[in-house]
Amino acid sequence: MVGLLTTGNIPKGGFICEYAGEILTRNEASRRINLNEQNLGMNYILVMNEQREEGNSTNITIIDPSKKGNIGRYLNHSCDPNCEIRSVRVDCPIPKIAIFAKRDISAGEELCFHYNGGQIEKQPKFEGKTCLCGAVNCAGFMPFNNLLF
Ligand SMILES: C[S@@+](CC[C@H](N)C(=O)[O-])C[C@H]1O[C@@H](n2cnc3c(N)ncnc32)[C@H](O)[C@@H]1O
Repeated sequence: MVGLLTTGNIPKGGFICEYAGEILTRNEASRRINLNEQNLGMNYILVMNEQREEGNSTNITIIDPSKKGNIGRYLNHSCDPNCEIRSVRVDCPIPKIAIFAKRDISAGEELCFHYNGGQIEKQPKFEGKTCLCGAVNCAGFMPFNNLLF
């Protein structure tokens, strides 16, 4: 399995890279994920779910870097991550998804973030997908965002 390691030290809060890719509708994301599951492929689709300040509504951004993307696609999931994702808006209501260091990171460490932003939802369908992060607090399974299933 491919992952991304840093060759230099990165300070806490440091910008690492964008999680760049195609922006998908929910229907298209579901279609691609289901197809991917059938082909036993890796899933690169990321869902950013932001709670709006006013009301109960949420803002959902779905990125697929599998065909058009950047190095951000190689960050693996960890249950004890050293990076985190945040939405960044620059003159556009559609956010960019940016990856930042959650703590000081030393050269040689693998960069990883929590694929569901720390909110693990255990669903029987995906309990079989084992998490290999190796963290002491590893949940044992990969998290996923149930919006697309
Ligand atoms: C965004 S890609 C990360 C890069 C990927 N490892 C690769 O080789 O291209 C996400 C996929 O990597 C694998 N993956 C990432 N983190 C993992 C983990 N902690 N345990 C098991 N598989 C993981 C899963 O197959 C997941 O669908």
